[in-house]
Amino acid sequence: MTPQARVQAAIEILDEVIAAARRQGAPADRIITEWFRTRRFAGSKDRRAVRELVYGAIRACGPVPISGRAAMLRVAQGDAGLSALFDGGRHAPAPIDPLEEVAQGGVAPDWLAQRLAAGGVAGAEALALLDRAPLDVRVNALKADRASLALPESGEALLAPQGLRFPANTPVEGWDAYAQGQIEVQDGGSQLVCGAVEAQPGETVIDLCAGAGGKTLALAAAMGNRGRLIACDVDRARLSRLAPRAERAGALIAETILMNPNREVEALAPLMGQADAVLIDAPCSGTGTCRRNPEARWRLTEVELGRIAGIQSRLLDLAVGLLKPGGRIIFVTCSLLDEEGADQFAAFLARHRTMRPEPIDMAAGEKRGQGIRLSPARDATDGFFVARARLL
Ligand SMILES: C[S@@+](CC[C@H](N)C(=O)[O-])C[C@H]1O[C@@H](n2cnc3c(N)ncnc32)[C@H](O)[C@@H]1O
Repeated sequence: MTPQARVQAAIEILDEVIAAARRQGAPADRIITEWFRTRRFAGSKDRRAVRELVYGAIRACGPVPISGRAAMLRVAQGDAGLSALFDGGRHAPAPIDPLEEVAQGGVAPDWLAQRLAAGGVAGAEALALLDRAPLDVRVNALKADRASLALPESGEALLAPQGLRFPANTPVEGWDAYAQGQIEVQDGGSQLVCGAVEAQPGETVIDLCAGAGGKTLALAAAMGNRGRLIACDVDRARLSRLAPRAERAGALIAETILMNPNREVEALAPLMGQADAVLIDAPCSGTGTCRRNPEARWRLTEVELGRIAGIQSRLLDLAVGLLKPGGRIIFVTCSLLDEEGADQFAAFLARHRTMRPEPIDMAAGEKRGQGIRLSPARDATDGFFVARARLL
């Protein structure tokens, strides 16, 4: 593909990404993969270049752009080399009309940028949400140790005890250590919040929103494969991805429970009053993981945010019933919004006078309300809120 054709391809893909963001359709990653599946003429260099162009444009536009072309023009405004490719040639985008609309820049749609700013995420903190994330792995303590594991490349040791950082796109999933379950891909911040569970061998730990089990596997390692570890979710497809991962990681104690949304209590009934710890890695806006899914900020609406916050408070209330006396709840969101963090947790504590907040000993982050917030700018991790409370 010529450089011009790559820009035109990125514009077409962006049109699809924008349409999908408006109707809660497929994520950008899947749209890009699908686009190339039907265009076999594109080589790996083309794919990489087009991908860079698409993500560059997504990052550059705060609100949802009117079109892929308007989004690409936003990037071209500050890049003479890119604007020169709009030359109207074969497979190239049409020449730029000085009067045509250019998409608005910024960190997020205006309403969301304002909410973030109200929670102290502005300026450099907000811009860091749009950086490219590095690639972090967790050495699986069930099979290896960071200090002695030999890998094809030496990573940077993270604050998380088994964490290593590599440049984005390092092909770790092709490494023997990955195939053997000695390493897992997991953001350093995610590793730190797993540490806040302080899961111990022999305990009963419930991972209430386990998804594909990223945190479940870290908990199994912390528990040394001793005790009960129950991974729950309402999403069958995600939860079904846990079993093969657990097998590779040697996480023998992981059990799964698939729940019906709004009827979680039925599936969890046998576990009521049994748990030493319940991790709620709740569904959230994902504002803390914009580095990885920058178009997620185009999808979020105030109505959707309210709906998700409602699920979070329902899951917090539900988790109290699962605890044995002295048991703990660890509430986590990958969000930097207070309504999904400090304010959500404060409201929970106000509803449940039997739950006592307790400090978390964490190597990074900043106190926010009764919890800790990790941020891409300050901590070089994904953004997270984490808080812990114990049943009296
Ligand atoms: C942030 S993700 C979890 C990520 C996962 N813990 C990990 O570390 O990879 C939130 C999860 O909450 C799940 N979820 C949504 N509604 C839920 C509900 N009512 N009960 C339990 N899980 C729910 C979603 O399916 C999603 O997998």
